[in-house]
Amino acid sequence: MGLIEARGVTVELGGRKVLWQIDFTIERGEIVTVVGPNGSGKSTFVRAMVGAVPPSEGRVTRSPGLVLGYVPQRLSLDAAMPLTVGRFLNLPRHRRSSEVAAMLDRVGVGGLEHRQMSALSGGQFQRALLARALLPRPDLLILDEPTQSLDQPGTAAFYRLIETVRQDLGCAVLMVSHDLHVVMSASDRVLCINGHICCEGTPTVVSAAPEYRALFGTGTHGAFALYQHQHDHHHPESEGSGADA
Ligand SMILES: Nc1ncnc2c1ncn2[C@@H]1O[C@H](COP(=O)(O)OP(=O)(O)OP(=O)(O)O)[C@@H](O)[C@H]1O
Repeated sequence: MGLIEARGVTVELGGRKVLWQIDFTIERGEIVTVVGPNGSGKSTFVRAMVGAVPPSEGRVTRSPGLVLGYVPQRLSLDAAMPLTVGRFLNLPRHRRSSEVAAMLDRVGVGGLEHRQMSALSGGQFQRALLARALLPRPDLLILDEPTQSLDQPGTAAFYRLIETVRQDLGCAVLMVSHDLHVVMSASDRVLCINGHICCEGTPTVVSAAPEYRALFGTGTHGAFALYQHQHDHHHPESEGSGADA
């Protein structure tokens, strides 16, 4: 079976149906991205899949012993509270310093163990969160809009890193994102949600789907094609073409 399988899931919050008739499976090693307008139920979907909110109808099955890693949207730390990156990665469980150092290296912030969390740049901070989520060697890494504080090149670099991590560690990735153009190309499968699953498939299929275009329009200026992961440099928007044309 998949890591998570949902059949006919409906979720009600505050007496209102927020999600209905959700069928979903994520397999080992897959990168699945959830897109959708504000308030469309993306976070609720992820919370239902990991068991943080119960369905009012239907059923979610998780494979036994599933290990999850979670990267939050943001984490506010009191700047007055001293907390080094090394200590942060040792919460809630002590880790060997060699293990911490290797994980920081892997996510591109090697050698920052002694730096204060409050002194990190936005991109470094997100990588520290990612390193912490990866330490338990999750089967499934969950990211809820992980690049909100990053600029566009920083966002593209972060998603490329996610692909590398997936290759190296073999974990599946389920993420919520608003960064449509950037993230779609880093995904194996995209789920477009607006209370229910409007459409799903490969990024190319979804970006061409009428349901997706009705929600997001067609005015992506070809940016969708610009961030294919094999690109190692930033293109000006005007070069865009391909899937969005
Ligand atoms: N605890 C709650 N009680 C009642 N309604 C809730 C609760 N949590 C969320 N909702 C509502 O459920 C709907 C879906 O919320 P959700 O946070 O899942 O959307 P989202 O797509 O992640 O939104 P955004 O893109 O703005 O983060 C919204 O209308 C929200 O107001």
